[in-house]
Amino acid sequence: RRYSKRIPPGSLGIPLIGQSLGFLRALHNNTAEKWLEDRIRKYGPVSKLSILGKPTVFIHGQAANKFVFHNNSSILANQQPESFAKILGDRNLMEVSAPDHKRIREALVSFLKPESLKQYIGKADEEVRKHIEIYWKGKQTVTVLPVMKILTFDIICSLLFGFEQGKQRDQFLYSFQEMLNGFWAVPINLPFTQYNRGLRESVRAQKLVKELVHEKRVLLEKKGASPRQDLITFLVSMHDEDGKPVLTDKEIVQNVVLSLLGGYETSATVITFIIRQLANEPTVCAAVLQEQQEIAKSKASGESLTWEDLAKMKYTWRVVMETMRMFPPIFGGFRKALTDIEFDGYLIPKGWQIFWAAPMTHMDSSLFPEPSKFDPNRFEKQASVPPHSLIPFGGGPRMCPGNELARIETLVAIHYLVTRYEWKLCADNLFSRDPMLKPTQGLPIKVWPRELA
Ligand code: HEM
Repeated sequence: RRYSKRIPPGSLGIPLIGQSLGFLRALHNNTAEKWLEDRIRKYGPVSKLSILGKPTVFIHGQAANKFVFHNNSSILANQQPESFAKILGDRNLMEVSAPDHKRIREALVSFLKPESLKQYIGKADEEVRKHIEIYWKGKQTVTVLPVMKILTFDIICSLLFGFEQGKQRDQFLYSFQEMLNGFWAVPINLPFTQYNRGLRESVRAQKLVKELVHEKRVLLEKKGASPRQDLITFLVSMHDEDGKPVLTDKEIVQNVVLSLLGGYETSATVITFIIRQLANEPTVCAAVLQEQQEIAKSKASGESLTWEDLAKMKYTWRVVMETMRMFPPIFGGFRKALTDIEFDGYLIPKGWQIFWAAPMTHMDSSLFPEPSKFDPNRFEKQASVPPHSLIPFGGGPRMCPGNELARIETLVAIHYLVTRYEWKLCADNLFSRDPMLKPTQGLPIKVWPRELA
């Protein structure tokens, strides 16, 4: 091959800073796709740059996604910003590699897989209804993103943590939010910095979860709880053939906190953007409403949604997929080359980062015709989704294990909102990435109860 063993073209920019600032600015201004397209025009499909202080190769397209998500874990490792391990700890799934990754992940997935999660739909249903009573009922305006974050926090606390509402949980929410702020802060650990506060609050948050783990263990031993009560109890109850716990307490604590981190803003963002799209697309909204009203009609008053009801929400699910195609909450991520690797005729040197970006295939017109058109029907035929092209949850052995929980939360929330309320946007329609996708003003809407025909 002509380019065999050549490092990709591009520039590593200013030492340490590299192109991080330009890229972060583009994310913030919602022009990151254009920023990457300009690179492709300048350097071709594979190029080098420097992000977060590390030499990086940017690759995109179906073959690139396959390469990133389905490669051997002895060649490609996951790569997070350094603050991730510092704040969350080094035993969380994002940090560990095989065989620990496989062991911890299998434990989480035995709880998060569809066959297991279907018994928790009633709990999610209860949380959504409680949420609507408090944050929607009688209101004329609602700012959607912040209230959806409360909803996804409550659902995860209930299903995964078994954490009852109260003072302890409020303290946990505060610590968790400071921890989140710490992730995105400049990682300088000096007193009074946001990063320092993030580190400090992470210790408090983990301490609270550790106490919860002890409480659950005591309850289990007294036979006062079923192992399936919540994810923590489930993980505490897991033992291998020799009777040894499958996960250490530290692994349980770090991975339930990671699950909250992975599922909190992401799912809230998806529900928020669906609400935005339903306001912008009256025909789509009418079709969702029709499907959801059919289901509502078959239920007695106060009866919870079931697994079978969710299976009937076929059109609504396409709306969710189309929303995640056009507005993936996570723009992209990184892997690290553990050895010299060749991709598309170029050398990716050992130790370099590899950067993948979801919109580069989501908005590719050869994969999704008229990519800027919001068209849920493109997913009517499953076969029409080209492989390795729709990656809001990533793919392969590190694909998001929370995707089924996200599906349940989203469908249940949309069911109750659309059948009970109508809304219109009351401020600009803009959004940005910081780096998580968000409407610039949190999406304030005017709401009123839906008059049923
Ligand atoms: C719509 C909502 C969600 C989106 C868009 C999303 C997206 C993602 C993405 C892109 C990854 C990284 C994949 C990679 O690097 O290859 C990921 C990983 C992960 N997500 Fe989600 N996620 C969502 C909801 C959730 C929920 C509800 C949970 C709670 C259980 C969760 C837990 C995780 C965990 C634990 C990982 C790490 C997996 C691993 O490294 O093996 N996510 N998610």
